[in-house]
Amino acid sequence: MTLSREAIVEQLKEIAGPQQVVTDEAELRRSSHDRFRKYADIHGVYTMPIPAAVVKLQNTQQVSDILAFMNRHQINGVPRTGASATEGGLETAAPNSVVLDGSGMNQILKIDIENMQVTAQCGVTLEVLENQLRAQGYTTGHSPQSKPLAQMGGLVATRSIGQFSTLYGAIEDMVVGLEAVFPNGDITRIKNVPRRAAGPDIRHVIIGNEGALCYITEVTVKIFKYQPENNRFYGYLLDSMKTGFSILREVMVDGYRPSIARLYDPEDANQHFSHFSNNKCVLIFMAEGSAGISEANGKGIEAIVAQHSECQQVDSKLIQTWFENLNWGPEKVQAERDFIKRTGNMGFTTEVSGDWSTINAIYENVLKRIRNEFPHAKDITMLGGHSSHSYINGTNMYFVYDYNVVDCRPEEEMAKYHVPLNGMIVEETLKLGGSMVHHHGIGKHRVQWAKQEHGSAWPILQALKTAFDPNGIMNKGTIFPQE
Ligand SMILES: Cc1cc2nc3c(=O)[nH]c(=O)nc-3n(C[C@H](O)[C@H](O)[C@H](O)COP(=O)(O)OP(=O)(O)OC[C@H]3O[C@@H](n4cnc5c(N)ncnc54)[C@H](O)[C@@H]3O)c2cc1C
Repeated sequence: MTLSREAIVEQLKEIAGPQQVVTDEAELRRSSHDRFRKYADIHGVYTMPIPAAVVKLQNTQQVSDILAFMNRHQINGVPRTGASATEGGLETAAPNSVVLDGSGMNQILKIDIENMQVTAQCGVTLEVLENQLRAQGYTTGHSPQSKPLAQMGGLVATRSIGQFSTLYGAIEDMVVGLEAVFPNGDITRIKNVPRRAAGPDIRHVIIGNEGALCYITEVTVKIFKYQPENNRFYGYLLDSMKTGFSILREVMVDGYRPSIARLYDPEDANQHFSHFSNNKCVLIFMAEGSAGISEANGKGIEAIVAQHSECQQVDSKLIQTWFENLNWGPEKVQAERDFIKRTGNMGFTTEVSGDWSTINAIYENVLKRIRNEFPHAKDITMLGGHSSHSYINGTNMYFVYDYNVVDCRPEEEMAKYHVPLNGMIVEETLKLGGSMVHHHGIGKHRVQWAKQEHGSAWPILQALKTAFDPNGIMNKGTIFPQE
C-alpha cells in the first residue's frame, strides 16, 4: 500500500529516531536537485518533486532497516553523501522520495600501513582522509577537483577520477573491498584481498551504481607513499590539439607514468593560464613518486616533447602555481553562485572519452556542431575543453561551455541551454564510438542515451537492476531510464 507523506515521516522517525529525520521545507527543497540545476537553485526555483524527508543515517544496520522499510512500501530513495553531484543523480524524481544522507557516517575505521589500505565509512570527506594520511606520509592518490566536498560513498558510487589518474588510476583501480546494503535490507561485505579469480569481479556491481542498485556504507582503498618533494612540473605551448593528442599518446605508449597529463585548447587555456597561454593550447605534465621514478618519467616526457618543434616550454613554476590551486571547496562554490547571480553568466561541463583514432574528431565535431547548430550560439561566451585523463588506448575530453542566460526564466534555463549543449556533445561522441560519460556518472540527464551507450551489453546492466532492485526504489531515473 502506498504510504502518505506523513506516514513515511512517522515511520522513518520510529526507525531512525526523530532527530535523524529532517522535514524542514527549505532543506527539503534544496535536497531535490544537484548542481545540474544550479541556475534555478541560485534563483530559489525548485521544480522537482519535493522529498518527504532527509534521513541522517548513523550506521549500517540502520541503513538496512530503512531500505527494507522503503522497499516494502515502494518509496523512492536517493542516496547522498558529499552532494557535489553534477548530473542530476541527486534529483528526487518521484513524489515523496526519501534522501538517504550518509554524511554523518564519517569515521575513518582503519589505516592499515602493513597492507597499504585504508577503510572509511561512506561519509568521510576525501580531503579529511587525505590530510590524515599525508600527515603519516601516505596518500590515496585520489584527487578529484571536488576533494574538499566529495565523500567516499559518492566517490565510489560515481566511478570518480582524480587529477593524478595517469599514475594512480581512477577509483575503480583503488577500491579493494566494500560494504553495501541492498534494497531488501541485505548487508554485503566484499572482502579485502590483493586479487582473486573467483568469478566475475563483483566489486563492479557496486562501484559506479550511482545509488541505483545499493547503498555503499564502507569502502577500503589502497594507499601509496606520499613524496611531494620529488614532484616535477612541465608546461608547453603549442598550436594544435592534434599535436597535443599525439604527444599524450606517445607518452602513454612509451610507458611513462606522469601523475598529471593534460592538454587544454586555447579557449579553456585562457580560463586558467591567460597570463601566459597567448591563445595557444597548453600541455601539462607532472611526474611524481620515488626520486628515480619521478626523474625518469620527467626526462622521458621532455625527450618526447622535444621531438615536436611546435612545442614551446614555459617556466615550470607557472604549472606548479596552477597545481597548488586546483581544488574546489565550499568557498569557491559560493563565489561561483554569487558570480552567476550578479552576471547571469555561467558554465557547465560534459566529459566524454574516445580512443586515439577518434578523440580529435570528437573534439572538432562537437565544437563545429555547437557553433553551427546551437540556436543560441550568440549567448555562448566560452566553448572549449581539455583532456585530463589518458590511457594507453585513448583519452578523455572534458568539454567546458559558458553562456549568458538571456531572456529566460530560471526554470527554463536548462531546456534552452544546458540540455541541448550536453546532448550535442553526447551525440557527437556516440556517433564516433566513444563513451558519452567519462567520470561524472550518467545521472538523470544522460539517461536517454544509456541503452545506446551500452548497445548489446545493455541487458547485462538491466539484469542487475532487475535482480537487486526489483521494486525500482533506488534513485529512480538514474542510469536506468524510467519506462
Ligand atoms: C567543483 C567540482 C569539481 C568536481 N571535480 C570532479 C573530478 O575531478 N572528478 C570526478 O570524478 N568528479 C568530479 N566532480 C563530481 C563529483 O564531485 C563526483 O561525482 C563525486 O564522486 C561525488 O561525490 P559526493 O560524495 O559528493 O556524492 P553525491 O553528490 O552525494 O552523490 C553522487 C551520486 O552518487 C550516489 N551516492 C552518493 N552516496 C552514495 C552511497 N553511499 N551509496 C550509493 N550511492 C551513493 C548519489 O545518489 C548520486 O547519484 C566535481 C564536482 C564539483 C562540484
